Amino acid sequence: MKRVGFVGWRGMVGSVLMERMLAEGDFQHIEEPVFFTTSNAGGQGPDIGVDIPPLKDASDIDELKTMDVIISCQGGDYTKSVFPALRSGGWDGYWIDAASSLRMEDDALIILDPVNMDVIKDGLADGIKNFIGGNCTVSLMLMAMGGLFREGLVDWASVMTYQAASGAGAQNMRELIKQMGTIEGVVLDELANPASAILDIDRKVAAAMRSDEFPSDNFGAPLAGSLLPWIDRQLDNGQSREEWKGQAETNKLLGASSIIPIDGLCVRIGAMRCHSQALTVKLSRDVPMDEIESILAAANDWVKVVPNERDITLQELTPTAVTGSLSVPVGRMRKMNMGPEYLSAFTVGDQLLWGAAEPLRRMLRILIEA
Ligand SMILES: NC(=O)C1=CN([C@@H]2O[C@H](COP(=O)(O)OP(=O)(O)OC[C@H]3O[C@@H](n4cnc5c(N)ncnc54)[C@H](OP(=O)(O)O)[C@@H]3O)[C@@H](O)[C@H]2O)C=CC1
Ligand SMILES: N[C@@H](CC(=O)OP(=O)(O)O)C(=O)O
Repeated sequence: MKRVGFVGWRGMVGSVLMERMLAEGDFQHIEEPVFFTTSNAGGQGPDIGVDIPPLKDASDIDELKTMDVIISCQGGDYTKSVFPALRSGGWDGYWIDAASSLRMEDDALIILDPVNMDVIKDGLADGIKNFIGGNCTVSLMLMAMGGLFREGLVDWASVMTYQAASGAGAQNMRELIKQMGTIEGVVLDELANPASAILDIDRKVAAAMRSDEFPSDNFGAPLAGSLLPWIDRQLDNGQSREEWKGQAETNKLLGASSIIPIDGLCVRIGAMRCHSQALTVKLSRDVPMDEIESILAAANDWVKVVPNERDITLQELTPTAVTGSLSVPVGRMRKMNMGPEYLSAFTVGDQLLWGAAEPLRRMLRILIEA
C-alpha cells in the first residue's frame, strides 16, 4: 500500500479518524498519505507529523486513480459522483467509505472487523475491493451483542434506539446546544428565584420551544427538552430508512445464511455523540444469564458487561460516561416476563468512534498488514 488518499478528513467523522490514526501511529505504516479536498485545492493538509504535499482536488479522477487505497468520509453525494467514474475508468484500488451509498451493493462488504473478520477475510480472498462502514446503530449494536449472534443464539431482536445529535451532523450538534441555551435563557430570572412557581417556568419553556424563533432549522423541530421519533427518510412500508437498515445491514454484515429478523423504532434524543439502544432479544433457547454474560464479554476487547444494578448502571451505562471512548458497555440484562428465552439489554456507544471512524481505520490497517 504505497499511496493512500484521504477525502473528507476535516469533517466531523474525518477528524475523529485523523485523531485515532495519530493515536495509533497508523501514518507510520503508510508510505505516501495524500490528502484531498472539495473546497481548498493547493491548501495545507492536516498536521500528521510528516511533510505532506498540498491538498489535491477531490474531483480529479486522474489524481484519485493514482491511489492504492482511498478512504472517504466526505459523504454519500461525493461517493455517488466520484466512485462510478473511478471504477469505470479502470481503477482497481481499495475503496473504504463511511457513507451508506455502496453498503448494500453486491461487490461491497460492510466492515466491523471485531465482529465479522471472517467475512472480511473471505471477501479479500475473493477480490472484494469496496469496504464500507456500517450504520452507526447497527455497528454499535453488534459490538455489544455480537457474541450472541456469533453463537447462533438470536432468533430475532427488537431494537429501540435513542440516537445522539451527532448522527445528524455537526450543525445539528450546535443546534442542540443552542436549543438548550435558549430554554435556560427564557427562565433565567425564575430559576434564580427559589420561590418561583415550577408550572410558570414550564409554561414559559413550552412557549419558547413552540415559537417560530426557537432554533430548529437543522432538526426541523425542537430536540432539547423533547425527542424526535423519526430518523432519515420515510419508506413505503412505514419504517424509517434508519429502521430498515437494522435488519438489512446486520444480516449483510454477519454474512447470515438465513435472515435474522431485526426491527424497532429509531428515535433522536438530546445526547451529543453516543447512541443508546434498548433491545428485546428472542433467544433460540433458555440460556442461563451467567452464560449470556460470558459469551458477550468474550466476544471482543471493547464490549463491557455492566451488572444489572442501579448504581453501576447510572455510573457506566450512559452517554455521558461513554462519550469519547471506544468502550461499548451493555447492561440492564435480565430475563423478561414473556419467558426465559426473552432477554432485555441496553447498550451505549460513541457513534463517531465504533459508529463511524474506527471500523474504517482498522480496515486500512488490515489492508496495510495483509
Ligand atoms: N455524522 C455521522 O454520525 C456519520 C456520518 N457518516 C458519513 O460520513 C459523512 C460525513 O459526515 P460528517 O463528518 O458528519 O460531515 P461534515 O459535514 O462534518 O464534513 C463533510 C465535509 O464538509 C466539508 N466542510 C465544509 N465546511 C466545513 C467545516 N466548517 N468544517 C469541516 N468540514 C467542512 C469538508 O470537505 P472539504 O474539506 O472538502 O471542504 C468535510 O470533509 C456523512 O455524509 C455520512 O455519509 C457515517 C456514519 C456516521
Ligand atoms: N443516520 C445516522 C447517522 C448516519 O450517518 O448513518 P448512515 O451512516 O447509515 O447514513 C443517525 O442519524 O444517527
